[in-house]
Amino acid sequence: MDTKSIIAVVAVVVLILVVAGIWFFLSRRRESGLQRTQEAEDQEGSSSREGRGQGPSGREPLQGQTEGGAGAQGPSARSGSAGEGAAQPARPPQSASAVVTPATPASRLTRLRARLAKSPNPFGKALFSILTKDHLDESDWEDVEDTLLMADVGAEASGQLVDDLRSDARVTGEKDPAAVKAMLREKLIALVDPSMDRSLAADRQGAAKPSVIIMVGVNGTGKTTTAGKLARLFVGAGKSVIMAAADTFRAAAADQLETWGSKVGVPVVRSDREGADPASVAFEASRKAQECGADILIVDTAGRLQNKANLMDQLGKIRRVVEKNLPVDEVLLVLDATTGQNGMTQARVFAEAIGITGIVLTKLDGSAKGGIVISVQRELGVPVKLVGVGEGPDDLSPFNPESFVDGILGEG
Ligand SMILES: Nc1nc2c(ncn2[C@@H]2O[C@H](COP(=O)(O)OP(=O)(O)OP(=O)(O)O)[C@@H](O)[C@H]2O)c(=O)[nH]1
Repeated sequence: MDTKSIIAVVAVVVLILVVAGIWFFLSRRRESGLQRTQEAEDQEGSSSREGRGQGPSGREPLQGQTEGGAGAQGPSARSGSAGEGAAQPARPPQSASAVVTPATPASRLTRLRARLAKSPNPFGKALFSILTKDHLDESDWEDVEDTLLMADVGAEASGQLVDDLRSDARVTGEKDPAAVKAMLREKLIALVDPSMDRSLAADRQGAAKPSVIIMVGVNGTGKTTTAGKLARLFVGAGKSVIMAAADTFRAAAADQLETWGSKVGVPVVRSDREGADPASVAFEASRKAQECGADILIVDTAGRLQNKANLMDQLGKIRRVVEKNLPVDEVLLVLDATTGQNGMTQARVFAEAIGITGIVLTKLDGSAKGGIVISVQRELGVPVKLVGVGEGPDDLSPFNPESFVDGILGEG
């Protein structure tokens, strides 16, 4: 090959290399651009989901969200594993700026009425439509009683209300729907019993500090969710709160509580060991709460135990060890309103096991069985203090008989 041919071949090879180099460079740039766009979209998606107020939902951990708030005043030290109990103190919330201001009690009551009015077939509405008929015959009265029983008002209270209605001239005489509604409202409020003290011990004047609340109830009723929502209520009222993950039966339960803690800006004492002694976590938390002068300690417990004796032992032990440091002034039984009479059986077991001072009725948003408020209070002699009306952080409302009855009569 002569020199000219060699130069031509070399030139072609160099040209090919240059073109390939440019092509490679451009394609890398396009790829990294696409990746950045995807990341930006992901980030935007997750912050807009948060912006729409989707709270921690059940078992979905919301890792990596911005967190923090009032609880940052509380304990933040993290000690090592504590021997048998292996309680891992308080993972502190991260930043104080991201916790959204919680809804006020008044707006929670408005939400309660609206949610109840929108729930499927509130029994108050059904009663009203029967009672405003022109002539009520025996089958209508049977319908009234069936409506009450299906709403879990309970046999005794249903019988009493039917007798009452049958002797009320506003129902049996000339009918004015407004008068019938007013009468129904009045009788339902009386059944719900407005005279019961529904305040939380922690909110009363001269409350112990730290004030201890133990959450009990069967698994899945909403204990952990309610603990988080309740912490948020207290934080909104300017109180410092600590939570204890004494549900060590399921490792994810502690993660779930920690997620709530981050969301509402409250530190959580937990153990990283599944099956650790829950009483030891509760003890460690009560010591921490005392040490740092927190206003309130909320202890979340397990509801899934092999048998009743086991449950009694565990709850009794949690209570006893906490009481070595602090008096327990509130035990809240969390009941799922959609479980009806099963819920009542559970309620009796827990009342016997640990003694309860109040009831939190959850999932009232998805239930036509609001009558359980009446039957559970009669059965246990303790008031419904709070109700859950959704999965969001502000979907917990103080229980108010008037708002409840207005909700089930459809006045949202
Ligand atoms: N619709 C509705 N859902 C709720 C309410 N309260 C709790 N939930 C949901 O109920 C499910 C169970 O709640 P958890 O808080 O995990 O129940 P738990 O009693 O702690 O359950 P364990 O940890 O298994 O003992 C979750 O998906 C919650 O979001 C409520 O008031 N309304």
